[in-house]
Amino acid sequence: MITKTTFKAGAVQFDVKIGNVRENLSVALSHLEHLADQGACLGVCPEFFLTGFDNENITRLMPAVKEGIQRLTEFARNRSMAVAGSLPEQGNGQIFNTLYLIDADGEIRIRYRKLHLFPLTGEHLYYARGDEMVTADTSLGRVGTMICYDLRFPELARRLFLDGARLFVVSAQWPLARVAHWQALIRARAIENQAWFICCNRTGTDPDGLVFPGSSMIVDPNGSVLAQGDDEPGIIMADIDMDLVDLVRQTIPVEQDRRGDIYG
Ligand SMILES: O=C(O)CCC(=O)C(=O)O
Repeated sequence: MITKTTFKAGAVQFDVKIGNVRENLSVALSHLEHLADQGACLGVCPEFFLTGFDNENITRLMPAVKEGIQRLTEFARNRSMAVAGSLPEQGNGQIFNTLYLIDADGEIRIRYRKLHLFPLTGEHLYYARGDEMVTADTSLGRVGTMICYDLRFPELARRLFLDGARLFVVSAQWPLARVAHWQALIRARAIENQAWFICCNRTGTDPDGLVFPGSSMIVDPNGSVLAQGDDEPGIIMADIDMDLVDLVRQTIPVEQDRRGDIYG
């Protein structure tokens, strides 16, 4: 596998329609096509972007989700572009909230099951939580993954950093009410871990009246925001230079200076 050091990456934000896998897939693919036409090598989609949190019906939607993954895999291979985002995943008789990263050769390189389920929306009542952190080597370098509420746990991002993550992919349905937290947490995680963050959040309103701000973000290892979405469906994109990770880490040697002997 050839690893790129400079490439374009983006996020595709849209209003996820609850339970309508066919429509969500079609919208996601049209935005991903748009990104691919502009030369992107990575497109990140929101959390549960094919189903929404259709909790009561999620099991019934699983065959359509499986077909959706197949279509996304074909897309990734045909357009030589990695695609990521979270989807429901069935395993051991349970459903997980799983972030998939399908690499540009169509191989699924990451399946990360969300570690922290969000109690405020009752996520834990319907889904099982994962029990593994995930980093993986991809065509875009070593990637670490997080889903939505995970952003509030700096310990997770730090473990991914210590496991070599240089680019973080984050998929979310983060509500408007706490958009300031979303923006601050992403920048903080990028600064403290000196890594690229490509973060996608949905737009629109769900049937419970929760409003989502979009505001997908691409943040560099210095914490500079290179691209940020508004609250409309669409794409954001930025030029990624992975050498900036080394430069920032050499300038301020956080990994070397951290006191793991004191705080683990
Ligand atoms: O942490 C938050 O404020 C939002 C988290 C969330 O909505 C989720 O994880 O689904």
